[in-house]
Amino acid sequence: MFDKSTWIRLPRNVVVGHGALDDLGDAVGELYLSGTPLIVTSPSPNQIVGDRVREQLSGAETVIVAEAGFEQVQNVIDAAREVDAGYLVGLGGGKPIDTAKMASDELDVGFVSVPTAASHDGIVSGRGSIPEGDTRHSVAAEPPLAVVADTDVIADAPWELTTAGCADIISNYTAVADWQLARRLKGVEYSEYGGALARMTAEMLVDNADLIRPGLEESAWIVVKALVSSGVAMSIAGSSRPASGAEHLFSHQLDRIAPGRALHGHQVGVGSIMTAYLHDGPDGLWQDIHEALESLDAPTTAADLGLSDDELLEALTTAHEIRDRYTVLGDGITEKAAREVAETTGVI
Ligand SMILES: NC(=O)C1=CN([C@@H]2O[C@H](COP(=O)(O)OP(=O)(O)OC[C@H]3O[C@@H](n4cnc5c(N)ncnc54)[C@H](OP(=O)(O)O)[C@@H]3O)[C@@H](O)[C@H]2O)C=CC1
Ligand SMILES: O=C(CO)COP(=O)(O)O
Ligand SMILES: [Zn+2]
Repeated sequence: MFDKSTWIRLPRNVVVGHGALDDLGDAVGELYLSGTPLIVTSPSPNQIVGDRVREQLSGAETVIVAEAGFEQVQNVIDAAREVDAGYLVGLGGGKPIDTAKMASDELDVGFVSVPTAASHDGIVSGRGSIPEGDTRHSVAAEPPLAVVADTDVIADAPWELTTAGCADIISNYTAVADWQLARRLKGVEYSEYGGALARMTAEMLVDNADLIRPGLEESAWIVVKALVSSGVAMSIAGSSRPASGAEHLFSHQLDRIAPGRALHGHQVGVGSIMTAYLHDGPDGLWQDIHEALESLDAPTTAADLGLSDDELLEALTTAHEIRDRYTVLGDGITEKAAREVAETTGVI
């Protein structure tokens, strides 16, 4: 008997473009949400566009989150209960957006995603990525009912946030390679559509890399569309597998070893150079990934990430411990192997 089933949850309204923030009220109005909106944001986005968002959502309350973590999710849940929030609006980068989508899931209320930076591909996904002690969970969370991404605001954000988003997408190459490896070696469930979409998104971004330049609103447009597409791939797969492999384990480990040193996207980009080498050897994809990151002015070395060689090697040799996700790192690589890959690819 055929007994497979799937449940793909996608946003109803995705509004991307110049001045899109002014359409937030309409985009939310179409969702027939009721009750007090609670804006979950971090200091910079709140300062830059908080008032514009509050003007669009009458009676909105605001809660500021500075860090990612279960404690912060609980704080938002408490704040939402206090004001009897009808729905949550994640405003900012990956941290407030993840926090809001996880709190919404727990509260069973709607979630709206308003990215102010093209820095990560969680703006559309129904996944939350959250550290806890020695591990980092990738958990099912409330996918956004609407995404409103103002390319004018995003183009105005510091350029490195956009290059971080580009690197997060480029890392799909190695994430998909890891996923396919896990299918072959461990029988992990694989989605052809999810894998193909994630890979195609990375290819399209690399093909358009010449158009991605500081200060160009068109760059924000290209990158946001790719981030949306990558998030949809995660929703199709029902996991972060299409966009998160060993390069993400490496980045999550860095967040523990050297917190706050570099942006998530930049860390996964450097991780992707090295894990591509581990997949294919010296003549493979790693050089294309390196070239693409370099052409975007994204970090390609430990020093670019503000890391010592030892910190980088520690993260690479222990990344497999972060979670039970089979990747090219297997049950761990030796320090000798890690040094060889890092030196050959010019990362250290
Ligand atoms: N759920 C998923 O599928 C995914 C989740 N993630 C998660 O997202 C997080 C990474 O996202 P990232 O966006 O880098 O993290 P942050 O939310 O910390 O944002 C990065 C920085 O950008 C600043 N910022 C945001 N918007 C603007 C703006 N318009 N102008 C100036 N500064 C701005 C923030 O400032 P300030 O702190 O001062 O407010 C912060 O310092 C990680 O926790 C990662 O695991 C990443 C990819 C996918
Ligand atoms: O960052 C991600 C995709 O870019 C997802 O990370 P997790 O695998 O930790 O959920
Ligand atoms: Zn990522």
